[in-house]
Amino acid sequence: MKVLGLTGGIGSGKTTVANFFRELGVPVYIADDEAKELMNSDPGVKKAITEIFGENSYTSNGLDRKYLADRVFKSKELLEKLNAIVHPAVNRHFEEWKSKQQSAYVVYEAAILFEKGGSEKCDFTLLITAPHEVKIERLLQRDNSSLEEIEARMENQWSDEKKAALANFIIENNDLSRTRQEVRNIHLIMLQSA
Ligand SMILES: CC(C)(COP(=O)(O)OP(=O)(O)OC[C@H]1O[C@@H](n2cnc3c(N)ncnc32)[C@H](O)[C@@H]1O)[C@@H](O)C(=O)NCCC(=O)NCCS
Ligand SMILES: Nc1ncnc2c1ncn2[C@@H]1O[C@H](COP(=O)(O)OP(=O)(O)OP(=O)(O)O)[C@@H](O)[C@H]1O
Repeated sequence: MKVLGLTGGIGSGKTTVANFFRELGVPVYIADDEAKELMNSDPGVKKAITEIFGENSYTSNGLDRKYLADRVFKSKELLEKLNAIVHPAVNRHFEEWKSKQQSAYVVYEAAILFEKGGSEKCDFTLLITAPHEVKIERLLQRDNSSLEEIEARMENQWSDEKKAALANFIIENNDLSRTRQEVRNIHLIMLQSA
């Protein structure tokens, strides 16, 4: 079974594109979401997070994402520590999930695919791009995040130019109907390659 890695900077439109693949019946694994699920459910992951980031990492409602985000996106060292706990757990979980799928290919969506070696598990990669100001505008509309918080995350991600040099496919996500059509074209290529 082939794996199509789907990535893009914060606010580029990855989740929107992932949903277009879902509409075509392709199984989609969203690494950001599964990571958060594992941070709430995997005892080894929870223990490691509490040891490094303290008891305040969890409230009675589970992982305190704001508390963790405030720490890791201001310190490369702490972000590396969190990545080192979470990424191996996500990799194991993805392999288990993939073995249960029945389709020509699956989509693996991750914000930091090239940065952290996630592209090694992919046969093809798709990069979603949008101009810097457009991404910021979309995020300010979607979230409660401040400009400062958004830029702190962007600083921990590679530029589109650096990622574009490595990607097999690139979608400039401006007009949504065009993006949907480009997803259909890539879907056909993936089916042919399977
Ligand atoms: C710090 C956490 C709890 C904050 O959660 P929150 O709900 O606010 O953000 P979410 O995970 O949905 O990510 C939103 C965006 O932030 C950026 N981002 C998230 N993790 C990272 C990271 N490790 N490096 C750079 N950017 C990141 C991405 O653009 C992502 O799309 C969370 O981001 C996290 O645990 N990150 C570290 C683990 C990780 O790498 N997860 C992602 C895939 S495995
Ligand atoms: N082509 C587009 N035109 C207008 N709005 C869009 C377009 N694509 C996505 N959006 C909107 O922009 C916002 C960001 O898109 P989306 O959530 O898909 O990005 P993302 O890359 O998954 O973000 P994150 O990195 O934060 O997870 C959403 O509110 C989405 O509805």
